Amino acid sequence: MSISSQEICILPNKNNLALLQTNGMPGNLFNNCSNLPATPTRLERLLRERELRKYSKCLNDCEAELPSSTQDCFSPDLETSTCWFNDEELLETVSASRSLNDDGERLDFRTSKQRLLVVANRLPVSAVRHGEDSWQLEMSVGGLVTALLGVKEFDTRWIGWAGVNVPDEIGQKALAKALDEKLMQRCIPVFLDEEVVHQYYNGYCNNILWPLFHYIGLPQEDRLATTRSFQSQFDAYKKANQLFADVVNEHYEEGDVVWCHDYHLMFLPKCLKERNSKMKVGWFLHTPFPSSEIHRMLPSRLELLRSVLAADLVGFHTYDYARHFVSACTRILGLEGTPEGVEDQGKLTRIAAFPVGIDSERFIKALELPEVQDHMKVLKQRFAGRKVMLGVDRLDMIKGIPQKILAFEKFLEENPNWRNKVVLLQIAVPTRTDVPEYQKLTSQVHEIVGRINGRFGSLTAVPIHHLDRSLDFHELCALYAVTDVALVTSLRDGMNLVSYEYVACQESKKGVLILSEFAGAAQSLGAGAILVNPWNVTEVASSIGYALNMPADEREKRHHHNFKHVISHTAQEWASTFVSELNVTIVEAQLRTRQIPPPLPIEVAVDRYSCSNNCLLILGFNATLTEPVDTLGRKDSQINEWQPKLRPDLREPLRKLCDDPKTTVLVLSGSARNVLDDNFSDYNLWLAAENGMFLRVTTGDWMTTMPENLSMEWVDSVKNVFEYFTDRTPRSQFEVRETSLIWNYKYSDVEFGRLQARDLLQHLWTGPISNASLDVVQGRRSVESAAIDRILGEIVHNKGMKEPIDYVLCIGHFLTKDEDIYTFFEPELPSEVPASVRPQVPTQVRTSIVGSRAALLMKQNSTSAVEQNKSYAIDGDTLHSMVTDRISLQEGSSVLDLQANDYFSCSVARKRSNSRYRLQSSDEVVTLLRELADHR
Ligand SMILES: O=P(O)(O)OC[C@H]1O[C@H](O[C@H]2O[C@H](CO)[C@@H](O)[C@H](O)[C@H]2O)[C@H](O)[C@@H](O)[C@@H]1O
Ligand SMILES: O=c1ccn([C@@H]2O[C@H](COP(=O)(O)OP(=O)(O)O)[C@@H](O)[C@H]2O)c(=O)[nH]1
Repeated sequence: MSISSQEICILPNKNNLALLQTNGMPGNLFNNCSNLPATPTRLERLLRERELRKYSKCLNDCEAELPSSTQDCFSPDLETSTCWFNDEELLETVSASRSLNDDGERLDFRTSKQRLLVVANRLPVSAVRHGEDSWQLEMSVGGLVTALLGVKEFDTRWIGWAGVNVPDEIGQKALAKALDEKLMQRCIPVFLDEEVVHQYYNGYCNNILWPLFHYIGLPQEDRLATTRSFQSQFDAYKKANQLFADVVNEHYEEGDVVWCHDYHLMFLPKCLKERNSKMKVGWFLHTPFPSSEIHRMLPSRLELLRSVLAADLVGFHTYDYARHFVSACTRILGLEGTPEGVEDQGKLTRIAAFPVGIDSERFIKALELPEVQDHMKVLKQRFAGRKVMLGVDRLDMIKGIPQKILAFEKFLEENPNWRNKVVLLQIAVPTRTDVPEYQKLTSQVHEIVGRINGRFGSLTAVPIHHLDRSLDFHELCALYAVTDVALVTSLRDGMNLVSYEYVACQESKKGVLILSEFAGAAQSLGAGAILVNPWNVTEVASSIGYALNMPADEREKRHHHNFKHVISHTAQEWASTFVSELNVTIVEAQLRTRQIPPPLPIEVAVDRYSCSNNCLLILGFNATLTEPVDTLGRKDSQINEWQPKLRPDLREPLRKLCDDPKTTVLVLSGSARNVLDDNFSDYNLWLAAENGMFLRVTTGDWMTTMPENLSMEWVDSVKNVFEYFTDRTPRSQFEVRETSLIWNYKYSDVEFGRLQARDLLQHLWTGPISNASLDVVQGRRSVESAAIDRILGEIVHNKGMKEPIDYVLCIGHFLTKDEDIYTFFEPELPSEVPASVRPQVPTQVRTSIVGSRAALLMKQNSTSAVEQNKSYAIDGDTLHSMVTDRISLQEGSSVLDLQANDYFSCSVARKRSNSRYRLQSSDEVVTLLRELADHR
């Protein structure tokens, strides 16, 4: 069994080499690496991007001061609006200097405004039909629209549903035309028929995903009906996503960035990438992403996660949501979560937090407008002598409107002196009115408001003013500006832009924001707001009292803190950060792609094999000669007692190859001796078990390659520690091998397992193994070149080889750390070999077989105990001569006579590798070995 990433293996340091894992990929040395200049880190790229953005903004600001036609001409009044976005000719100048990446390639972003296709369920306008071919367009309400309307740096097209069923062609054409004319081709409609909308939008999106993502759970009232409708709703969801994808494909131009939004379109990245894998695709979630324990409940949990992972970059409002998503991918899909994102078979999906903001300037400027001033005047008169508290929410159960009103009731109950002196103005915008849950909520809220107004109202005044409608932008700004306290009590909320808007409009009044700790905004505005748990009605009630009585200097300080945040973290900044990061992610993915070795040219490999006289075939075992391991359908919690077995279809070709007198076959594996015995005893070949610790030709006995003086004194104390941790880490396992101890936490809780592993290591380093010459290998190890040196010597000696080896094929699913097996035989090492991939030359093992140079190394190694634990690297020029020098044939000539075109190193089922070539899976290994066998 080879060692997976959830194992810790401790073994003696038999070669006095430090075998700690390297960080990251050294690159595909022989195919690509020598061409790559040193590339900047992701942080360097992003910092540079940020600088350039600041510079561009500065130029824009200068431009804005000029009376220019290029100024932002967005207006929410659709009758007068012409376009939303600045013409940024100036950016072209900037971009000329910035459009080259560090490889000298031209990056296409910002040479002019980058084209951005925003794909969201909803267009920023909803359409209302007035006859066969006449449409009226109204602004859509909601944070997503607000945020995206603030995005101005790109040449943006918005693709979405217009919120209406348009079954006829005349109507569709007329609507497309109206959008086209009014919105300068910026809005492209997706037409969804009524049934799809019902099943996809009302059903799957708003009755399943929305409540689940907000921790409300799945519908429960009628379980049978729910189960029955679930599948049809999910099918409609996929169908709707495909319809969005079709429209994107129709309008996509090479180089465009496609930015998919929200839970409605979780399937979209997959649909887009399937059609065009080069498309730059980002996906952003506007809602919370719940704990993986919640996401696990969703019957379609796997498919949705996988589809989102097809994107290049996945964004969330907060680090918590991003963390939950990564943990869902690790726990539910069994993938590897790294600080960069989620990795699946070498493909990395970047995951990061991008907190949204608002177009703060638009709000601040609006306060000066006469219409807004008029509204403010009216409101001030209307509520003179009373403090006004404000709530602005879509009438959604996640907004905690009943909780808010009940808290206000409690406040009035407990503070009779405030009755008639304070009023709560609640704007409750009707939303998703076709979903029964929302209809129920409306009646519930009306009932509570009625009861409280009845209880505390008088003939002339009521404590709660509840409006079941939306306000226009000017009315809203006026309300934000004149009110004393804003009350946001969301039970869960992706971000909550109302809180940002309130702060933006309060520069003169410095009102207090009471904000739910369950809104994403609490992470950014928490410092200035009064944070509350909306479920704790008593706490909210007392916070209302605190806010109403807050002294002016405290209000000022709190407001100042938040205002600074709101004006500096804008929607523009949010979008450009996301798109920059997406661009950088793509560049990095391209660099990674260059590290993918090309497919093995099987014909050539077979051809050279048939011409050779003394061939060495080195074959890995796991995932090379065995069936591929299916990680996709694997249930994480189920321990699969998987014993590696040689593929039945390999038996015949392997036998033929083993029986060929001109071929030596070596199976090199991390598995224990008994596993290799079980599989290969019947073949005439060489077996190297436990990463080369044990060696045997199947006609002979096992021998050890361990140095004789190897100390195993450490075993008992380490065993003790391993047992202790096994007892305390559910589902971890402990295996004692002959030369190593392995603690496997693959089936334990991912995070707990990692924490325990860290603790365990810390304990070992400071205690039982602090003075021992041991290798601790965490997660990576199967084969090492140190052993191959010795093994090769043994084979040459045992076979009494007379002719040098003139053909080597080395294939395996070796892990990064162990890939120096490929470089060991490499006849053509480039001169600039990165240190991380240089072969590490063993020492003691060579004493019997090496020549003078190795003896020198031996001397170096034995100078001190510290030195003994170091790695020795040799430059590329000397390496090959060393390999050939150090093991000699009986006549004294070199054991290897290997021309570059007779050496085939090949990784199996790995995306990135140092091997010269790659095979996709063990299926291709079967094809290769069959071909080789047939050519002898
Ligand atoms: O389009 P609707 O079904 O009427 O719903 C309106 C929007 O509601 C949600 O908004 C979220 O996005 C905001 C901005 O990122 C965020 O501040 C808020 O917390 C979220 O609830 C929904 O995610 C959007 O898709 C809807 O358009
Ligand atoms: O009458 C209204 C009430 C609200 N909004 C807007 O709706 C958005 C609500 O966004 P938020 O992030 O607070 O919550 P969401 O509704 O997206 O869940 C804000 O931009 C408000 O300005 C509006 O335009 N008119």
